[in-house]
Amino acid sequence: MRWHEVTVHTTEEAIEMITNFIHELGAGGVSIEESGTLNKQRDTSLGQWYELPLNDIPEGRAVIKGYFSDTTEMDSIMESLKRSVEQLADYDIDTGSPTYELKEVDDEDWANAWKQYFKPLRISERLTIKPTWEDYQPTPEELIIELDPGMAFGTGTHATTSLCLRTLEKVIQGGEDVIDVGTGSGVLAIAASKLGAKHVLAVDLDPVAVSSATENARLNGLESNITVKLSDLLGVLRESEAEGSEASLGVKIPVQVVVANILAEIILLFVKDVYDVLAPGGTYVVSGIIKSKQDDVEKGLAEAGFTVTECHEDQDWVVIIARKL
Ligand SMILES: C[S@@+](CC[C@H](N)C(=O)[O-])C[C@H]1O[C@@H](n2cnc3c(N)ncnc32)[C@H](O)[C@@H]1O
Repeated sequence: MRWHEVTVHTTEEAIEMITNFIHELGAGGVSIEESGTLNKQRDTSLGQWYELPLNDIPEGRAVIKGYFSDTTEMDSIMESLKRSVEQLADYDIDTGSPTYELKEVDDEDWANAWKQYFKPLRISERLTIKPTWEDYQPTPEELIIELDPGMAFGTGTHATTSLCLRTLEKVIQGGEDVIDVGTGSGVLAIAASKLGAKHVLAVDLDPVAVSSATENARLNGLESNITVKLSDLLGVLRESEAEGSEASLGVKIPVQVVVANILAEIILLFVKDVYDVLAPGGTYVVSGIIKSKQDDVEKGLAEAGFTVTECHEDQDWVVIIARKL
């Protein structure tokens, strides 16, 4: 099958928003490539480090590709996309004078092209992400996350994902029930489980993410430790309570840890729901927050009753650790 490939050359800062736009316009898949230079400044405040594969994308820049079926009328798609990207300036998101390309490609080209950049990635002292198709010899202390993200978000290379992974490594002590909101490829749910969580409920609004996370949980032999559900934020909790089917969630409410790597605007929509679902003493690990939105999210967390205990940054992105005291 032939596809229309739309390429946007932009900044790392704009990745999440532009990816969302492309999905909303009906793309069958999106691929993201960020700068992979090894001399990037990294936040080491969590006392850890990680490695990135190399590519030739300049520091701070990113290349986003969206794929639309060959029956799509592309003029209006390109127009809407450009309009939405222009409007990001209103939200202080720097898109770096984006440029656009449109061409036709074969199915096989785009389904596999991104794989050359996805290599085993040591995220922290203990967590390493390994693409399923790569060979890797771990050291005895490493926990390996086998991953084939397909078209779902979450290879671990994005700053927000790695910030969450490094934070989970500190937060998970063993035996917790955990909810991962916006699980994408399931990378955070799998990490939580490998770090010792008792059970993880992983939810996502996107059916592609739900099947990717389900498959990745299986690849890691964690299908009985991770329950993946299609859900708009924590909606599945309300539905299961109404139906009396809470047991199907796998976790016992209230839980000890919630992790969410979603845009700040979405995080603010369900802060109170997270507070209600956490046990006293529970921890909320929240990322997907661009630095300019950090104050808004901290304010929302405080209003819901949380105490912010730590914040860490990487490339303009922030992870916040909040506790329900
Ligand atoms: C930035 S990705 C994070 C993926 C993965 N957790 C990671 O850390 O790499 C955000 C995910 O949130 C999902 N999402 C966005 N809005 C959502 C909503 N209202 N309810 C559930 N999931 C949502 C998206 O489909 C996407 O998979």
